[in-house]
Amino acid sequence: MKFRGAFTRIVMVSSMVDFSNATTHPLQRPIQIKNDSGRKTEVYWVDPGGEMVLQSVGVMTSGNMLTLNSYVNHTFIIKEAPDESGTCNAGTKYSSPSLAPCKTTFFTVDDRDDLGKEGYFEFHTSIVKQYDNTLPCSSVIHILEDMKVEVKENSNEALETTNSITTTCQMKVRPMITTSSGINPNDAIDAFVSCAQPLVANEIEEVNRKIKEQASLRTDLAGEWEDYTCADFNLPTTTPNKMSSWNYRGKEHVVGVLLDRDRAKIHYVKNFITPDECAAIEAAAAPHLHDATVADGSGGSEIVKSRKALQAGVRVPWDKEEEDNPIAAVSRRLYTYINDATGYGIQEAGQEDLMSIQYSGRGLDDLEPDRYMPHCDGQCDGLKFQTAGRVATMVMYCEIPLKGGATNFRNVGVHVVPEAGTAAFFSYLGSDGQTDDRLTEHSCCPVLEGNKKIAVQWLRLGVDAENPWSSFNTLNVKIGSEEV
Ligand SMILES: O=C(O)CCC(=O)C(=O)O
Ligand SMILES: [Fe+2]
Repeated sequence: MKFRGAFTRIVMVSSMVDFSNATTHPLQRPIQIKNDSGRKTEVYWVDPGGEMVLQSVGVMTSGNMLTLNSYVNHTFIIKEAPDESGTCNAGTKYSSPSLAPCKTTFFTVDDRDDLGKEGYFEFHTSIVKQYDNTLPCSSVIHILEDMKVEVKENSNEALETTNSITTTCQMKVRPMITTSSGINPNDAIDAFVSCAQPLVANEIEEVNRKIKEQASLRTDLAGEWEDYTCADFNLPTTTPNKMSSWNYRGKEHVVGVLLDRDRAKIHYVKNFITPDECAAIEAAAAPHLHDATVADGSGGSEIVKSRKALQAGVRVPWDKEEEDNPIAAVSRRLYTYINDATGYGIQEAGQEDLMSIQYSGRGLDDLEPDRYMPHCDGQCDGLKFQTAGRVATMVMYCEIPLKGGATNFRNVGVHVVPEAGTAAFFSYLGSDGQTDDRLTEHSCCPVLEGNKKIAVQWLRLGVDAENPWSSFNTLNVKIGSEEV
């Protein structure tokens, strides 16, 4: 048993919580914890580093489900949270609070290859070891009444639900077939369908509700994750789900795939921009640098505290592409990459200028450092895409700061530490025409020491020479149109 003595420190937000769907590490084990205890419970991860530290993963109200990417040997503690009376006793069979202290369950994600299965849990409730079960890792851990723990496999759960629906409807329809009056087979099928449809719809609605709950939990934790990761200057770039390679005009570029959803992709691409291309962009931008702005929510833009940097738009000299103009060369490369990665078929005509952005570090004590707080570059509400909006971004790192300045995607636990020459790519439109639902929301962590210089291209879909981006306001409404 691992726990000895009192836990001395409880800190918010654990570094092991990874909300991406990555499962590449051989010891990684996705787990789901469902709170069926009827009470509020607190979930902690026991950080094994140094002294035993409890990291709060979240508070679960009854019925909540928590999805985590854990690892073999990680231990979680589930604590019953006291009610308003300050005890965990009210309404239970116990007569005195001392007989029913707030219960604690813990389990360790275990791995026993000798048993021929991939991953297992060990369960313990309170101080007494309740289970020493060996269970498959694709299971949902249910916290039951009295803080007992039970595990159900995901696939079994789905089958159980399907069985219950089909059995209910079979029982309803079978008597119609077997009565002497007899109903024709088509009517029997229709009767089965009209029985099953609302039940299936109900199940889907319930699952959607759970997904929404998950998303809100994720967003609640995301802010803390951003603070934590931005403050850790030693945190490396998130390990990609998959490594890949992109060949452009005979040169191979290493690509790390950090998120790969139909509606939301995040990649890094190594050796994407050359020092000469960076220098050309910076020189073109230098005379025009001004305070950066953001969309003001009513169609215009404004200077705000959440974005502190200098920027200047740089027109891409497409007419000099044949002459190997460095700005045109890197632009052609980035348009090609984005189209290869997404299939959007974006054209250069009517697009925004390339943007040179420069953040300056003024020391660790700076209370208002240059940064860009979490935001989406385009539409990221999960709704139907509004034509002419931004759909992808290429951030190319030219100069990297000494401390701070990582690009952080707080809702998916993705952290990109700038490296000179590397590019971070992300896209936020699905093949179904729906936009990403905040998975590509990102920030530039405070830049505290050194300078960060980047070139950013925001790419739009639905613009062309006749309808350039500037003919739409920041709400993507065509200027002068009747639409509001
Ligand atoms: O500075 C960064 O890393 C990100 C910049 C960014 O998000 C933007 O300019 O839209
Ligand atoms: Fe951005």
